[in-house]
Amino acid sequence: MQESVLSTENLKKSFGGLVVAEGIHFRVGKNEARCIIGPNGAGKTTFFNLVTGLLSSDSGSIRIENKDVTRLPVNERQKLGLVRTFQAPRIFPLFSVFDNVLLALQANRRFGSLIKCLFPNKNDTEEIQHAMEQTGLLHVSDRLAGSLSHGEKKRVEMAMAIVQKPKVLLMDEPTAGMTVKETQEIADLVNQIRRQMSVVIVEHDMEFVREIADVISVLYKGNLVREGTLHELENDPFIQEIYLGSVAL
Ligand SMILES: Nc1ncnc2c1ncn2[C@@H]1O[C@H](COP(=O)(O)OP(=O)(O)OP(=O)(O)O)[C@@H](O)[C@H]1O
Repeated sequence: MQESVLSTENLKKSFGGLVVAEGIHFRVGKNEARCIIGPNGAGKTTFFNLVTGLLSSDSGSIRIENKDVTRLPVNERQKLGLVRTFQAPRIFPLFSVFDNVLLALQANRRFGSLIKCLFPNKNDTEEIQHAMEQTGLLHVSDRLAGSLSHGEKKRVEMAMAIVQKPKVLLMDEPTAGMTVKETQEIADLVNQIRRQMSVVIVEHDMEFVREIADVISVLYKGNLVREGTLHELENDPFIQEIYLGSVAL
């Protein structure tokens, strides 16, 4: 079996009496594009929060490749290659697009970062330009990030993630609030960047999921209830039932 880039074993979390992760076993392989779906409140964002370290788990373990990161803080996991984007893009609105990506590039460096932020070297500048080119942002490089459209802001956040060269990029509802055209652009981008990294995406838009996912994991009431292709899940009566009255597959 192919080595996992990211895996969890028996991951558990409760908020008081509410169980939001009930022993989740999850693994993602190299260069895989995985989607996580599930009805509202299933525990998808909580799972991301546990994996990235924003929340601590009650029990179970999380590994990046062979390293156990269960007790490591967010920034240490980030240094090991786990990078995340959020439902609402987290960018610096009063900085230019270039400077946003520059700050992200420096995020995992310790020494001399401030100086490098003020005076990026040729190598850094090329990496930033490459990330902006991949995300279609070169033409707005000098614009304030806060002045861009929602779809462009989302791509700034993706450029900030890509420039960190993650092993795994976790994206929480990347197409929320986007037009059909913007959604297609993000799907194309994901299909491009997965050659460089694994991608795990929480998503409700099934057309988007259809375009990018190799395998889909279904969360329901804190349980990982199914894993399979969209075709397999579409024809699964249990999945149809849990989505009834919620989101149609
Ligand atoms: N910090 C918290 N304290 C208490 N309950 C919480 C907390 N965070 C989430 N929950 C609850 O945990 C459950 C799972 O929430 P979560 O946001 O992970 O679901 P989700 O699958 O991402 O939903 P959606 O698709 O609506 O974003 C929900 O019932 C939510 O209200």
